[in-house]
Amino acid sequence: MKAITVAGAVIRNNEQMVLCALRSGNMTMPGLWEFPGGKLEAGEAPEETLVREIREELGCAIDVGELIEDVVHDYPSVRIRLLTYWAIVVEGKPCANEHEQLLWLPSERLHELEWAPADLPTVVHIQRM
Ligand SMILES: Nc1nc2c([nH]c(=O)n2[C@H]2C[C@H](O)[C@@H](COP(=O)(O)OP(=O)(O)OP(=O)(O)O)O2)c(=O)[nH]1
Repeated sequence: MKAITVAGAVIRNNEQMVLCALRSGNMTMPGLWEFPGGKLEAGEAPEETLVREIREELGCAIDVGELIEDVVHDYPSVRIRLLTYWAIVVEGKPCANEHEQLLWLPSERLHELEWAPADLPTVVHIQRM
């Protein structure tokens, strides 16, 4: 099976709300919520991937903090290793340039959304904090 490594940013604001992003119709897995981010390019550290992808997808600058979860999940045709990291916005305001929708949600309400399956360990981790 094809295997890819993906980084996802759990962006938190001052009110302890987390930025959730809805995958759009021209992405794979449309209609599922995710942490914005994307695939690591060759030679890239996950933190660098996140700064690059968030600038492209959301049009803002972030600082990346600690690793939250390192999860391997098998989808029908691809094995994904998803690394999630805490992040904060340091410049600009997140805009849905590629996503269907963005939503700031209090961390204890994350379970109300339908997440990409690989994200569930991160969602559980955040909700237990
Ligand atoms: N960015 C991101 N991708 C995730 C998460 N959870 C999860 O299963 N994925 C999957 C969806 C995609 O198959 C892959 C990430 O690819 P990507 O976001 O770079 O997407 P892409 O535009 O390059 O590729 P694609 O949508 O055409 O698959 O990881 C998540 O929280 N964030």
